[in-house]
Amino acid sequence: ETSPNAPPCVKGWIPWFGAALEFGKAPLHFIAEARAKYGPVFTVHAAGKRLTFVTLPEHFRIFFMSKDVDFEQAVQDPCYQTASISKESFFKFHPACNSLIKGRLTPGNSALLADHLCEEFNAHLEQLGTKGSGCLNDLVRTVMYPAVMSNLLGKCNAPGHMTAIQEFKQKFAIYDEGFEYGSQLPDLFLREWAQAKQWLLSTVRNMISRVQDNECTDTGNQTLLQHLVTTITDKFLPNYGLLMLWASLANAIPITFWTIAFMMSNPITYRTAMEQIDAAMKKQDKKKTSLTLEDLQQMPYVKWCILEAMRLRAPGAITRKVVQPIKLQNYIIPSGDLLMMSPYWAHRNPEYFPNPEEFRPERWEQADLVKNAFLEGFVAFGGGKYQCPGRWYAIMELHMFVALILYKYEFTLLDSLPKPSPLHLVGTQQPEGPCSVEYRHR
Ligand code: HEM
Repeated sequence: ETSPNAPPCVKGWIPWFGAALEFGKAPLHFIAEARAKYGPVFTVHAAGKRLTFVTLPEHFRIFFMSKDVDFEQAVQDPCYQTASISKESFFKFHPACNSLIKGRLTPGNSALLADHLCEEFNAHLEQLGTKGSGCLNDLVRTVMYPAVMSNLLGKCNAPGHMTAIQEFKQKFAIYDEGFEYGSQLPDLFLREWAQAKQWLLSTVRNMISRVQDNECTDTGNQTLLQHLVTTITDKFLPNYGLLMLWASLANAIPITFWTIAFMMSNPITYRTAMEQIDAAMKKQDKKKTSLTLEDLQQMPYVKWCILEAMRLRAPGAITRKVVQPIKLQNYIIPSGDLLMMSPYWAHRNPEYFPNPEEFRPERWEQADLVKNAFLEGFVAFGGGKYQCPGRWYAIMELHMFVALILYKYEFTLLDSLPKPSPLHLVGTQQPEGPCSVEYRHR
């Protein structure tokens, strides 16, 4: 009983259940194929939900700005499925939680975190030794997880020694890998995932106890976690902490991997970046390197590389709930539909990004990054009121990390650049295959 004004409806594709693979269509590729077949607006009917995809740039404004679509209504159920936050608690505390993160991670406040983050990166990078080899993705995680956790949650809340780091990496990988399925299915179908989630929840619970018992007085400023503790006053505090932790690591760390992998597989890019890094750093010590925001300002090319990696590996899909019927082209999209848009595919529109598949950092020369403006058509952080509140921190963090690791270590790529995995729509892509590197202190 579809109405005559409804967009074309695609059936038989079940996203998030892996069943799409039986048709030889991974979810990420499915979007582009369905668009080619059904036009720029189409609805996927699956698992009792209606997902209406919008693919035209003129519809993105409606997606981000219209008062007839809602972010909280769209993500409430996934937050319940992935972090067990009750519906009532979610609508009560989400607004405050969003303003808190937005307020703590403005460009100015993110800058205050830079010195401490640089120390943490140094300390964890030195653990790699003077030379070695390994999987680049794993090296990045080993250094970044504990450093970023220390920076945002407090030093006492970051995994300290190698076995703790390994355990955290393993649990987080399982939780992250299953996040999309977990957001759709009850826990009992996903035992290993549910166990990783419980492990992470109890880890966050312990962190909160340490904060409440004032055991985290190492840094002068209040951490993001300390602010969260004073904001959420119900029993779901650890659950919000888990989601915040996931959001702060799940996208930024794969993008760091891709940035370095893209740079190393483009010799001219690598050389250009190294010249800029060496010029800015002069002859600073390579073991205890202090990299300031002023130094980073001397390395715009490195930032372009990061933004270009974000463009090419942007989240597969983001979502809003239609709360009042909206008109798109000649279609009426009924309330209750989940409206979906794909930053990953939006970034492959040649009208905004000529030769979209090419990694070309120079295209960012056009963007006024000093004024914190991105290129037109760039939506890796979403948009509107619920645009990623961590974006300024993310850019600072990645800029710092990439500049530092390349200044300290020389890398050789042992594998060719892996493809992005097309299996997930939530978040940025993981590499599909291995990517080993050799490194040595410069
Ligand atoms: C490359 C790195 C990152 C990317 C690509 C990214 C992307 C996104 C996107 C697309 C959204 C949804 C926006 C929308 O629907 O319009 C989002 C939300 C969010 N991001 Fe990020 N993000 C990144 C890093 C971070 C970091 C480092 C943090 C925290 C320190 C963070 C915290 C959050 C939070 C808390 C939300 C949910 C906001 C809410 O519930 O109101 N993100 N991010």
